[in-house]
Amino acid sequence: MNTKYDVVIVGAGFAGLSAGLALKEKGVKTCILEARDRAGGRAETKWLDEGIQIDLGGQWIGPTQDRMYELVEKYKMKTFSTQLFGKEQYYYYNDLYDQAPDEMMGMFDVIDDLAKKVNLEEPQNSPDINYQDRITLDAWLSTQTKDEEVAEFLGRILAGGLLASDAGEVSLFQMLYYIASGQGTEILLGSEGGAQQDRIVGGPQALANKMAEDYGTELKFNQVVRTITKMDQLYFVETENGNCYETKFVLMALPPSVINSKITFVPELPTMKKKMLQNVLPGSASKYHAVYDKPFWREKGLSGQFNLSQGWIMESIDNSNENREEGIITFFIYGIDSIKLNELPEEKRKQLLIKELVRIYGKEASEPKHFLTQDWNEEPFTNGCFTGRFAPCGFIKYGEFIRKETGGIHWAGTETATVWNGYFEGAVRSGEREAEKIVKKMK
Ligand SMILES: Cc1cc2nc3c(=O)[nH]c(=O)nc-3n(C[C@H](O)[C@H](O)[C@H](O)COP(=O)(O)OP(=O)(O)OC[C@H]3O[C@@H](n4cnc5c(N)ncnc54)[C@H](O)[C@@H]3O)c2cc1C
Repeated sequence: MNTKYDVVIVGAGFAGLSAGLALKEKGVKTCILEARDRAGGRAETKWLDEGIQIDLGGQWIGPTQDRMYELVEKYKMKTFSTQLFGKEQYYYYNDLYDQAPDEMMGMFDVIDDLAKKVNLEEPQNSPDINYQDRITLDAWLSTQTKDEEVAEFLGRILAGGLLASDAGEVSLFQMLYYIASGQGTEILLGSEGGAQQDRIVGGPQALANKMAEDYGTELKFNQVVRTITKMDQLYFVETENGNCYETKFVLMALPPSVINSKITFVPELPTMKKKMLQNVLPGSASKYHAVYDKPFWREKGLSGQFNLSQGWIMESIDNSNENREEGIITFFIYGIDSIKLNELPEEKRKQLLIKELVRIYGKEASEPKHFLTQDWNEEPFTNGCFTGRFAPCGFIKYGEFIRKETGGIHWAGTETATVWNGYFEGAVRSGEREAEKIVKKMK
């Protein structure tokens, strides 16, 4: 077995695969070590017996996520639009509305204006970081409105819907950074013209499989990296099953919290890098899919898209496959609610959630023919989702260390992205960014 490389890449998610392909194109000798028996990481697609595509992890792509669309085209794959035909609805003040509260719409503008001042490349040098990274989103929202329900709802939509966290555990700055990186709240939260516009036929898992195939046999599965040791100018990457790979560079393409909790560095990483990794905490999202014989909500003129200010479910969407009779409602629970819910027995959890679906969609929602989820908190090689976010003050203290290499160790992964941070697009760009840096160093 060949065990000497120029670059060993850890992780075959979109970041690792993109890095591997970019380096291969430049003739650099690489391998990718992947802990799971599949590529794709946080992208995982399940097929139901009837041939229905269910994306358990990430699924949507949208305008300005150019590298993702280019990859879809490169591998001759196709996208289909999110299946939304009727009105979007909002549930607040214990009632249903066709739009968000007026006050909330005004607050989106305020937030977008603040986000425009964020320095994505050097967040620590953003003008108002000293205030914004010390105050939680929750506390800041309560300074902006007297209406507690509006503050809570907005916190759920932003901290929940975007970072799968509670508004009390993220700083205002973290929220603004994410919003700036994803081109503003309208694009981030939108379907048509926004981040939820398109899905990939076959799922992002199929795209990852094509990238893996293209990369070739140096992608090694079931290789759980445990230790990275530096000796002289070389690195030795050791796996749980006793393999050891020698390399000049290591490209880390996995979530910071997984690196922090599962991989040992010898000698230890410099303090600031180590602390930075300790301070990027994973979000918690539960993504559920309820499959029905038909999309009954469309007959009522509804799109199936709901945002709710109270209850377990924060948002739901028509996630039906294109050109199929079945209707699929996909819904999300975020932050502490996601963790608490996962503590309940499966049957109890299902009962609670179906009760909420009935409240939102009516009694037709009571008997889905499939009801499924995946607990990403319990996935040892992911540790939570959608992405990692800094604890308050994290950007002030460690912002400059996010992408900074440690000798020959380079850091990719969506959490390191400046554009579309937290998304597939950010992952791809991060892998290509670090590949380019390594190629420059090798010249
Ligand atoms: C439920 C959910 C919904 C989401 N929705 C969207 C969406 O609609 N659109 C979007 O753009 N993004 C979405 N995301 C986020 C998106 O999936 C991620 O941003 C992206 O997949 C991250 O890619 P990555 O390569 O940085 O990391 P990962 O995909 O996490 O890849 C890291 C890889 O490293 C491997 N690994 C971990 N530990 C080790 C180890 N010790 N040794 C070797 N290998 C290891 C893992 O198995 C994994 O394959 C969602 C994520 C989830 C979970």
